[in-house]
Amino acid sequence: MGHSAAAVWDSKAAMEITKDWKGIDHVVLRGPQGASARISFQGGQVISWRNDHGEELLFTSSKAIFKSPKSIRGGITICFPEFGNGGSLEQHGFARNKLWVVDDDPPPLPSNDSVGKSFVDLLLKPSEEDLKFWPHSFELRLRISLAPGGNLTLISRVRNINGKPFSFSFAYHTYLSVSDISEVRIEGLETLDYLDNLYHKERFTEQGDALTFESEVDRIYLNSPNVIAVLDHERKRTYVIRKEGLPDIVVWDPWEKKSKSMVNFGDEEYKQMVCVDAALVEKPITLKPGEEWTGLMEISAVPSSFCGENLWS
Ligand SMILES: O=P(O)(O)OC[C@H]1O[C@@H](O)[C@H](O)[C@@H](O)[C@@H]1O
Repeated sequence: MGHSAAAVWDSKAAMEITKDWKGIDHVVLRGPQGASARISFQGGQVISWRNDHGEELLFTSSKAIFKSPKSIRGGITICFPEFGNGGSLEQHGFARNKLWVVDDDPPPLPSNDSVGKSFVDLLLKPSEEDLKFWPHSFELRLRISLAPGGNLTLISRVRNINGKPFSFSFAYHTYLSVSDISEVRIEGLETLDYLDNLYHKERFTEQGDALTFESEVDRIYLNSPNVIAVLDHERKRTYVIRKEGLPDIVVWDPWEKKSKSMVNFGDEEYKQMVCVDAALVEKPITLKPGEEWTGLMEISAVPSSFCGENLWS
């Protein structure tokens, strides 16, 4: 008697730890129909996410510099404990520049989120060096899971171990691969207030039906709905981003001039990507000793024709 591929597929076995060409460990997650995700221990960064057809869904720059301890330009980077460059630490915090480890025995998550998925748990704890710059006892846990249908979910948990209260910001800095930025529209941000990084964080209100791109965009949309959609007309693909515990959405495309100023980014690559980050930026969270915060982002990439009127219901 034969079994279908799905019936014999074992989600526990669909996780493999391997080394990249720099000798850094990374994890490969595989779905039953061919989808995959790669996560580097360097930064806990998702460096690839492919659908069942083997198409890459995340953008990585052809000029990305693979030199530890810096994150590479692309994929999904973890921004913690700061976002942006307004704080005392390096831009977007130190988590993305650190070496993470596998978390062998993570405390259970409240929901059964990962049942039937292939997943990995990573952990970041502060080093002596980190404590000099950010003197707070924290544990940052990250579960990354790939569902049988190819959806990618990232769940982060920050715990204050026993120190004084501390505050932090957080973002999943997500480089989506698109056919051409002029073909992209983002739905779900209309009528929201945003802080414009191009105007010293001045506050504006989104006026359009949807966000489209004709020049550089660098905005923090405040208190956004928990589901937004990024439509790529040419490729007929829609990314649906669902989030919990992360009130804001950061949208970034560097456009022509800024692209030319970045060494690890091609001059024309601003056309092939858009960053849409589920984030906690405007109102940092404060954790007292023993308290924990959870932030979730789930992305699916679906053929546009599948996204009907029911997306928001
Ligand atoms: O070059 P980095 O540090 O990865 O940051 C890229 C961009 O990240 C975005 O999310 C920020 O809003 C931009 O201001 C920033 O330029």
